[in-house]
Amino acid sequence: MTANRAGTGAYSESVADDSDASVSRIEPSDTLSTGVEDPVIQSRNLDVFYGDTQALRGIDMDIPEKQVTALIGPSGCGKSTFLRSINRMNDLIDVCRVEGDMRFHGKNVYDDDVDPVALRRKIGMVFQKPNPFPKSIFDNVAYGLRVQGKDENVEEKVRSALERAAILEEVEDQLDSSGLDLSGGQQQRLCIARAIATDPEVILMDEPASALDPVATSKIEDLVEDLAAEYTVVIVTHNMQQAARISDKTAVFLTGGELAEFDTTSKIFENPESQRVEDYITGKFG
Ligand SMILES: Nc1ncnc2c1ncn2[C@@H]1O[C@H](COP(=O)(O)OP(=O)(O)OP(=O)(O)O)[C@@H](O)[C@H]1O
Repeated sequence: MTANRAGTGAYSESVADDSDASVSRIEPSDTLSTGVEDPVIQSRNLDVFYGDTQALRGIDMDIPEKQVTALIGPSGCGKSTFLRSINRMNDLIDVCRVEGDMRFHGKNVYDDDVDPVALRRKIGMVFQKPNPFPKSIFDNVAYGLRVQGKDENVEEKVRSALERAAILEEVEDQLDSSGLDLSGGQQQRLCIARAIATDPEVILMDEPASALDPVATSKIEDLVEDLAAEYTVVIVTHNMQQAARISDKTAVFLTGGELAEFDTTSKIFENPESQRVEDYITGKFG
């Protein structure tokens, strides 16, 4: 099945509608023995190709609800590819092809009846480089609400999102100023506010702090930990200390696009099963 076909229909309507109880739930028997009891996202035998090059090989992973899952590994091992497969951002890359399952609440997001736009409302994304719209701070956050027709009590929703993204206090008096006038760290928290304003269930973050200074990075790290009280967070990071500080589960990908190990973060960093993971964690390669 290809990842780049245009999505049609609802994602599926059943999954996009919070109130619908008909969404197929994950059967306990279909969970992996990784201690994840209530997975929101499950990949099964997931292969991803760019043209003839295979970027991910047979990835099986269960991502737990309302925890932080970190994806780590050397450059080019497929971390971002995996992240983008979760909400079908890879569809935007013509040469990309996905095989296997990526399930959200038990439903394969690559099924024909899944609408990627609706999927991305449930599974939002924050990128490496802060990318606010050239609009006011207020409009950056209100934009998604208006597009989705959620325009009742917009002011309250915008303030609430800014507060949950730990930036309200800093921008309260300048909501009409351009989002582009903020510092890099503030812009990234604004982008996080924009991502959470429309109430996704899952937030994907692709190295959200790698372009920031240490103080701004520390604020983002605190925020990521706080967000996990309400959202399922999956974060790609190059920074192993960051993964160790903020995540509950860690997936270690290794060169060639394999998932070498997936476990609680303490187990991965203190007592990994495989020698290759230990070598990577201790800086012997990568
Ligand atoms: N748009 C693309 N077209 C072709 N190949 C790609 C594309 N994006 C990624 N790849 C290839 O897929 C493999 C995995 O890339 P990916 O960006 O997922 O790795 P990564 O672990 O996130 O790397 P990094 O840590 O350097 O960001 C690499 O070999 C990369 O060159």
